[in-house]
Amino acid sequence: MTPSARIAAAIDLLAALEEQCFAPNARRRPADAVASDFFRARRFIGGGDRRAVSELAWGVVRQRLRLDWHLARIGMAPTPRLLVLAQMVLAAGADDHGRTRQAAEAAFDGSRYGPAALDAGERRAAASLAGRPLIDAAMPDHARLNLPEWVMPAFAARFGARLPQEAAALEAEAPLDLRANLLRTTREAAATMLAGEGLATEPTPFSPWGLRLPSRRPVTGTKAYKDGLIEVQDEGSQLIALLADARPGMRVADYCAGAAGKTLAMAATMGNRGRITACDTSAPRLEGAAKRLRRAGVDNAERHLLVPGDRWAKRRAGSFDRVLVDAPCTGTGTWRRNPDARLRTRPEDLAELVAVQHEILATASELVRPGGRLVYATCSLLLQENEEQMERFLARDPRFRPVPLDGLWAALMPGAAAPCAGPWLALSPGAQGTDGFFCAVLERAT
Ligand SMILES: C[S@@+](CC[C@H](N)C(=O)[O-])C[C@H]1O[C@@H](n2cnc3c(N)ncnc32)[C@H](O)[C@@H]1O
Repeated sequence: MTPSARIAAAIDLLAALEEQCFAPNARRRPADAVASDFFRARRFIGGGDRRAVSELAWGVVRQRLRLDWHLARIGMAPTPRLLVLAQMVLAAGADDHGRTRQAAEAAFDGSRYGPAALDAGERRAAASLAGRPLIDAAMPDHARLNLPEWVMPAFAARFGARLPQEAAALEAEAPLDLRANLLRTTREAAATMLAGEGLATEPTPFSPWGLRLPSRRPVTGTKAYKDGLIEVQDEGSQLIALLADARPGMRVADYCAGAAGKTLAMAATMGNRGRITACDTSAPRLEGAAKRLRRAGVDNAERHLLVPGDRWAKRRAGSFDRVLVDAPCTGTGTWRRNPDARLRTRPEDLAELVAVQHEILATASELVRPGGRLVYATCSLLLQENEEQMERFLARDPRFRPVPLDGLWAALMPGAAAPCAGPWLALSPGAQGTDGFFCAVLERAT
């Protein structure tokens, strides 16, 4: 592909993303699903071109909040063409002396596979943007920090003066964390095997099972992965499974199990003994769980699809030693991995999710036996979904008491420093280098 044809393809991809992910009436599909459909329908785009097109389009998605501000400042609407043009021109910075602007203008050449030539308004826009810094001193805080305006009060409440540091960490590239599957190997043996396959890992700082690669790498083709020795799982997520303290012989419900990420980790702490029921309302997610459970050699887990009017939970009231609620949430803690999510998530989602979490907690908590534990977790950074949700639950159900993190951590990981202070596990990319996670452990007294 010529450079112009790559730009034209990036513009088409951005138009597809706008229509399916970001527009007010969009279905809000994840951007990577849209991109993979886009390339599947254009098999003539080879590997190198595909990478170049993706890089340009994802560059726009990553900087979208700032690009929108720049375009609004000069009175232009954020069309896919202008977004690509602005991204190219602004990314060049002030020392470029207009060279990138000229190259960008030349690339919009109206050639057969290239984008149509710039019109007069677009040329004026390029001229106004050239030489300006992408992060402009005149920007409001939210655009400077690359955060949607609606999360600013909630992020400020959570992070206070550390907000800029956390916002920067949410923009940085995430490492790739793996979990050694203790049903099949040890962390050391998994690391040795991966090293033999050309992947040098470091042990994660807090999880005793974690191995870290500095950036995203294709691991699913490795023998270690295919043989079920490792799973891809953020360290924060591993810590939630650790704090659940599921032991051999216990009855455990993973109430929002999805594709069984935490079921797999808990099956390992249980040494495959006892029983885990992985529940979810999504059939495709539970379907995905089956293959992972087989690969990992888990044979103490069953799956249950929750359907409207389900009596499964009622019939099993008070019968589980551990109930994990890994609740649906805004996913604000995962924004460094999913840069499109900060554009797709809307303020009304938060209110809706807080209500859903409340409902799920009411149902799932009934499953816990007296003396058993309810473990509530999210991958959100927002107090409303985390600390405040817990305060509300505890005020409503006096049978439950928090199990403070420090004591729990000391019992599970003697001598190891706890990842954070306070009664709950509250992780963030800026503080612990994990995705943002929250985990509360509550014990049922009676
Ligand atoms: C954060 S994800 C779970 C991730 C999973 N535990 C893991 O570690 O891979 C939340 C899950 O909750 C499920 N869910 C949504 N509403 C639910 C409900 N009312 N009851 C149970 N699960 C629900 C979603 O389908 C989704 O799979």
